[in-house]
Amino acid sequence: ASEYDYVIVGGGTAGIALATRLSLGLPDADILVIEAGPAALDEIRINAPGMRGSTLGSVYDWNYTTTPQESINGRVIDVNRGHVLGGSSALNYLCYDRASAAEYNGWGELGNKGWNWDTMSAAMVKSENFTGTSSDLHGDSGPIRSTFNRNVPECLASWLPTMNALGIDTNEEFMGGFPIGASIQTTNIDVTHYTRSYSAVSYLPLAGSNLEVMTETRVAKVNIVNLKKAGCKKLHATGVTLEDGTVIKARKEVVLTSGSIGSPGLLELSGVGQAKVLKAAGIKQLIDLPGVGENLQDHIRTSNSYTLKPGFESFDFMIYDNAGPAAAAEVARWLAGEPSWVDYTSATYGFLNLEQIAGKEGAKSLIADAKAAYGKTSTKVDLKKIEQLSDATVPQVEIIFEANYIGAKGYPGSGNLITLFSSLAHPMSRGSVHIDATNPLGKPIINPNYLSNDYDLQASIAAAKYARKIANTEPMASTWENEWEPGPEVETDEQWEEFVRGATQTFYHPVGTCAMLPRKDGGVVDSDLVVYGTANLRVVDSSITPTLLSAHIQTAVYGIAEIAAEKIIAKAKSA
Ligand SMILES: Cc1cc2nc3c(=O)[nH]c(=O)nc-3n(C[C@H](O)[C@H](O)[C@H](O)COP(=O)(O)OP(=O)(O)OC[C@H]3O[C@@H](n4cnc5c(N)ncnc54)[C@H](O)[C@@H]3O)c2cc1C
Repeated sequence: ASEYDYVIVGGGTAGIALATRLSLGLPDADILVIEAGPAALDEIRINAPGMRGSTLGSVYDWNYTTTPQESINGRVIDVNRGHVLGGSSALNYLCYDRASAAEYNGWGELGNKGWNWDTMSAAMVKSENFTGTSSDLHGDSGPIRSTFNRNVPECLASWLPTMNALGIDTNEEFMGGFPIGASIQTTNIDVTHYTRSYSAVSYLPLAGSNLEVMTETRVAKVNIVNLKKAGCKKLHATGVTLEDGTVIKARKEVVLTSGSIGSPGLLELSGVGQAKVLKAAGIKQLIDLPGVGENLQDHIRTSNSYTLKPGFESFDFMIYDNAGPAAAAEVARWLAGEPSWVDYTSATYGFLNLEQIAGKEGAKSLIADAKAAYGKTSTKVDLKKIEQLSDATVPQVEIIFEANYIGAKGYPGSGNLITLFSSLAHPMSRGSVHIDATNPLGKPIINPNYLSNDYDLQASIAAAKYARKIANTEPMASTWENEWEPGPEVETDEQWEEFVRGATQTFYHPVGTCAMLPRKDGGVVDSDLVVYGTANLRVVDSSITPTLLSAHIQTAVYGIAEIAAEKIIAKAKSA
């Protein structure tokens, strides 16, 4: 067919979740999902949790990069995004958690009616099916399977006692809106075969026959018309044009679910965005929306890593000798349904506020840095972030204790290493993503402005110093013999700064580029996720997030899709 009721552009995390719910809630509607990447349902590198990371740079990745980032020594950072049915939910690292209640409430406080912890937590619970025992807030009948990892390696056993020794309490109820503390967290593994649970395998099979999925098909633009003569004040999306020129019509709505990098570009290609960007690319502006592609926010991280003492084994052989016999034996075990290193995903986490990592005075000084950077000229988003820096319930630093080496320096070649990732939950830097005027359908220009203010730099340094403090605290201190990264020679403030500028990387969580905010505050969509100035074009994915959450973001993306589905179904039923 070339005509559907709903055309959904992007079969990723949100796109597949939304399409499945629409198919179930509107059984008489025809729904089409168009996905640029292939379906790869049998791909072991996607399905095997322990092979996460092995698909980065592959055909399943859009393989974008940032512009040279001035404040991190001009380095260019990879921007990995899923180019496969399931999108980034097929590529991600399977961390499955939620942010603090205050952060979701903050979305509502920014002018987004109906968006808060109550509505988002209900939506996230709706998408979850938890297996295990827990007093925490979990869903038990949603599509996305979650569980506690059955393989928490012995080399991570020191985590909770070490954090407790530092005065950080164990938190067993980190999903309920108060994640501060040290915890063993959940992962999106389906325990039936210990495989990745993601949108394409967990939502899509539930859909009815009224949902059609087109893969390996890229949308070039949304077709938008002016029906003023017919009495409509707002512009209408009539459908989409594919890269090969084929036109597909939408009777009711077009929904962009192409992610934080894809969706703003599609709006621009369709004539919706900043005058300057569109003019440079020779695209006629239909709606002036200066917020399109702006407000890009991302988590940043550095790594402290340590060589374990003899007797401890880490996951390194599965990454750095993945063609070797030991790794092959683990894969065989996993394929036979037995517990294996292939089950391992991140398990041990700390979510901390500024006082916990930097002390009272340190926290004050960091907040002063943030205010100095943005205090006078700041937007409402900046002000909300600054306000939450002082909220003790809102995590500002995440530490993940990993059973393997990951970092900037490179694996030393042999040995069993562990890593303490430290990540800033709310960097003050914001950047942009726009189409390239010289090649609008090519790779976008992505500039996150990493570390472009003193708060991001100083908070990253404080977090990395705190990670060293953790490593030097018992019982963890007795498990390792050598600090590999940053290395014991890094001691002075100048050396820490040099380390952080040289090591800062993304944590793969770009959001905010089609922000849900009032139009006057740079918003692109309203609280129904409808693009301003249009009657029937929505954006439903990570790009609508107004302020980056402290959690890994897939749970929120599923929640956004669930809320959007309810809104679209309600509108259709009331028509
Ligand atoms: C390497 C990596 C690790 C991560 N780790 C975690 C983690 O452990 N936990 C966590 O919670 N989050 C993690 N994330 C983040 C999380 O997975 C993503 O933020 C989330 O999945 C994004 O969902 P989305 O629906 O916005 O976009 P996506 O899932 O990326 O979906 C967008 C889809 O649109 C398609 N598309 C784009 N443009 C077009 C077009 N023009 N035509 C047709 N189709 C198009 C894309 O191919 C893609 O399938 C990670 C992300 C990455 C990349």
